Amino acid sequence: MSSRSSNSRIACVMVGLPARGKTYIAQKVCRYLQWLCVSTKVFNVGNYRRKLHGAHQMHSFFDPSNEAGEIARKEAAAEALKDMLRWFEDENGTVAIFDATNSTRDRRSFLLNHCKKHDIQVIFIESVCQDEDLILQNIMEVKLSSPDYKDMDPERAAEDFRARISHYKEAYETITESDYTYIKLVNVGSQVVINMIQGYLQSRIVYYLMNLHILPRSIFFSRHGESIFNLMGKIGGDSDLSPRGRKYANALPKLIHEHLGDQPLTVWTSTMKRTIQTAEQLPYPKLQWKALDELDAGVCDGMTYEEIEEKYPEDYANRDDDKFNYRYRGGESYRDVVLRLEPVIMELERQQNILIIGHQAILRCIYAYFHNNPHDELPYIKIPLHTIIKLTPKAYGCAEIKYKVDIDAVDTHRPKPQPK
Ligand SMILES: O=c1[nH]cnc2c1c(-c1ccc(Cl)cc1)cn2-c1ccccc1
Ligand SMILES: O=P(O)(O)OC[C@H]1O[C@](O)(CO)[C@@H](O)[C@@H]1O
Repeated sequence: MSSRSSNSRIACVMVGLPARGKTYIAQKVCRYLQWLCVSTKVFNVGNYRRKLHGAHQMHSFFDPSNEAGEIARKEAAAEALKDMLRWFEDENGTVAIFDATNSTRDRRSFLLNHCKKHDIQVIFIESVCQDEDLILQNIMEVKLSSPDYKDMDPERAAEDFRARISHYKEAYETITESDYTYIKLVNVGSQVVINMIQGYLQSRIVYYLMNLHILPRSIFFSRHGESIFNLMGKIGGDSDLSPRGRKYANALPKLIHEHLGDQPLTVWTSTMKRTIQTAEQLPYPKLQWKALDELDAGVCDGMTYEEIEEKYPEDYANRDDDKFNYRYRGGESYRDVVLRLEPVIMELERQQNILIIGHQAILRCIYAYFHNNPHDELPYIKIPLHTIIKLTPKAYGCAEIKYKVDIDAVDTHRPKPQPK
């Protein structure tokens, strides 16, 4: 996905009452696009309001008849808009996400015209939700832990937040502007209305949103068991498991069952022997993905790092200068791997409990999608052998458990060399 296709700049303008998941959507789209090397940034007007006028504003601050509140809120939005335009210019940004309620036609028309003047495409993303339980879940999970309600009695805080919502409800106008580019997500995308979507990037954002769900689920990662090539310090190849690697494969079913109980699970492997052998005894449906095969080391496949340093000294040195973009001769870079993993990430968002038996470079890339690791750190993330990582997506992040299995294995991690 080229980061600046035909020099287009896009503002995703969120629309929706409070507690409809606008920030959740904004942060996920931002994380997805950043992972795909598209420069993206969220501008959350609530944060600007807190910065300018403090947190702990009670619901009256949001009452449309409250003059001072209206002025203060308009000021915060103007500040956020100014920073957004400056970011496009100074940071060469591609996709900005303007996270606010933007709940009236006037507001949306003002934003659209303002962006048009600066040659910025606008796609409105509206979240409509009639599911009271989901709204309450949002309030309990997110709003009560927000700075606005810090140290407040949860009951009173929830009551105040509902009063805040009702102030917005009075003036709320759902998107019906037929000449606007928008996607309307009703009840977490159980119904989706799209209108005048333009271009590649907008289509990818729409497709991503249509694949999201918020059902509870866990994602497990493990590398294959130790392989013969790991023991020999050789990279790539398609070798079998070592005796210790087979021991790990034997231990895996019990370990996974301990975490998962009788919940359903699907196991994804690459098409390489070491991951297939590791998954063999797992009593779950399995799927092999070519896209999950290890980073292709090209001419260096099957070599040790010492042999590479011997035979291709300049390549060896260059790789650590910019490990994310370095591409092996006749092989791949981490950037190449991220782009070929996009369909795996898309399917991962659609699924529920999944265990991926993967490879070191592959799991670094997938891990970085969930934890939003910067690209320069990504190729050095520690994903040791004989370790199970369990990720459970939460409102705005991921809970993680790392479980080191007591079966020895070589350490294949190579830290970034200290600058000389
Ligand atoms: O439509 C909602 N209504 C109330 N809450 C919501 C949503 C969504 C949501 C909406 C659209 C899509 Cl494509 C995905 C998620 C997420 N959330 C959320 C719930 C709890 C915590 C953080 C966020
Ligand atoms: O990018 P790094 O640190 O060389 O790690 C990727 C390497 O890890 C391995 O999976 C195991 O060493 C190799 O097959 C692969 O080339």
